[in-house]
Amino acid sequence: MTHILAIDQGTTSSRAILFDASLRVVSSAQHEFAQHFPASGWVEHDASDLWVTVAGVARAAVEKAGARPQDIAAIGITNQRETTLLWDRRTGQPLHRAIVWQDRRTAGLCDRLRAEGHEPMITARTGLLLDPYFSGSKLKWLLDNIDGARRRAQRGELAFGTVDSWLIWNLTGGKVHATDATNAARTLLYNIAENRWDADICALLDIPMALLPEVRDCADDYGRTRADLFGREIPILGVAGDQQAATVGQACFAPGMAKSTYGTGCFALLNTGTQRVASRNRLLTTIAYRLDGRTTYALEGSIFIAGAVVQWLRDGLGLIRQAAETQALAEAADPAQDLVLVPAFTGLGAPYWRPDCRGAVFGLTRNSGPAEFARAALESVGFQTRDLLDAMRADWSDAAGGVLRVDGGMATSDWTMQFLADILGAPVDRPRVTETTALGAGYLAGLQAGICPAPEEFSRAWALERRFEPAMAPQQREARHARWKKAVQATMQAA
Ligand SMILES: Nc1ncnc2c1ncn2[C@@H]1O[C@H](COP(=O)(O)OP(=O)(O)O)[C@@H](O)[C@H]1O
Ligand SMILES: O=P(O)(O)OC[C@H](O)CO
Repeated sequence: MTHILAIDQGTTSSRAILFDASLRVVSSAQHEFAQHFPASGWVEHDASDLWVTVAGVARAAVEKAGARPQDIAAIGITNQRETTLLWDRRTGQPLHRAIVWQDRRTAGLCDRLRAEGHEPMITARTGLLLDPYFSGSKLKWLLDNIDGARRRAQRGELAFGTVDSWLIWNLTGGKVHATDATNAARTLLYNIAENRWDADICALLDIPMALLPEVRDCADDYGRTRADLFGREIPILGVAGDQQAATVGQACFAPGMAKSTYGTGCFALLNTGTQRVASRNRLLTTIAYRLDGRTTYALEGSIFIAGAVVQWLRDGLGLIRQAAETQALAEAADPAQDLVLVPAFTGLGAPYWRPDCRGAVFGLTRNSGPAEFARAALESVGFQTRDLLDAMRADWSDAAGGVLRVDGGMATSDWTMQFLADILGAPVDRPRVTETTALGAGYLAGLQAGICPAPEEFSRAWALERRFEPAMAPQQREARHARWKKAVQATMQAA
């Protein structure tokens, strides 16, 4: 019983990583699946794709390592958050495709609820904003639009879940309908102060509470897998949303510690300890993790486009063939030009929350070419992070200018990480283990299984690969940031 299997169900792919008892990677497997865009601003995943790819990569990772089922002590699950599923409790059949976190179809509903004055109450209880990003309005849409769904939900025939719950349900053969506190905290239906589903918000959205999963700690007993999946029943002992799992994997356990993950989007979380800091700057208040019934909170800044801007250079403009080519282009860019790219392709996330905005480029000249575009794209990720960290510092004085721990695919870009340190005016630390999301899920499961050490000792094992120190002159930093802010203002005005 020396291994831990971490399942990371992400927005574009499902991954599984097998760790040994010291949390070293033994093997991994990954599988991409289809994205469905049935209408402008709509994004869906096939519920069965999510489950089938997870089952496939989990088995593949175990087989690759030549591990025996009895070697695996526990499974940890981490997942894309907010994505919303609804299924039949008797047959396990989904009633609709999963509505993905990026989906904007409920923008009108959110506007209406805001106009009716409900946002302050919802924010005070959930820490979130009335934005289509979260699960609540998506679940209401499903109940409003699938014939007979609300009536069946009232009779207790249906189950709602975020992706973790859907996977737990399938792994356990329909025996367990549960979620963890971090995933619950992203639904818009969960009271993060009192740690319970909020009956008033459910009534407001006309959501029958019989739909909701049981909420457990991040390191907890989530039942056992069906024996036929791995040849033995394996206990599921850890669950957390992917950004919270990365916070754990980065060992950001002390108040004031922050991490930022650069995948398709960027999500920065600042540990605020037992304090539930209410943001005055439109950040989210969320649960970082819940262990032994004790909740640790975080401030979160969510940006929808980070690595996706590099994908756009590749797939939209055809300027590069591979993401890593942006480094050489950015280095070759003309220092005399100052192109600013605001990548509001799907609107702006924190701290602006403008789903109606679209992207813009400022400062084009006849000499602007691929190099300047690439540099502006990489810089946009730094500027957006600076906005988040400025908001965090303004919200909470204990956040003052500490180190930022980074991870995710785009954190491998040295140029981007150096610019990030420059524009933040603070050090940026990249760890040796960049699979922090899976590591966090694996650690939570290992903690519950009794094979991983307490957080303090786990923190000591965190190892630095490279620190990026700020090198830009303060005057230049502020001038460049001021120009970015002007570009964002102009982009919002144009919407
Ligand atoms: N060397 C690089 N330079 C810039 N961007 C990169 C680099 N490598 C990967 N990326 C970007 O990182 C993202 C992939 O990161 P990943 O953590 O796998 O994302 P996700 O989990 O959201 O799919 C892609 O959007 C890609 O464009
Ligand atoms: O799957 P990722 O890595 O793009 O993360 C998605 C986030 O959890 C959305 O809130």
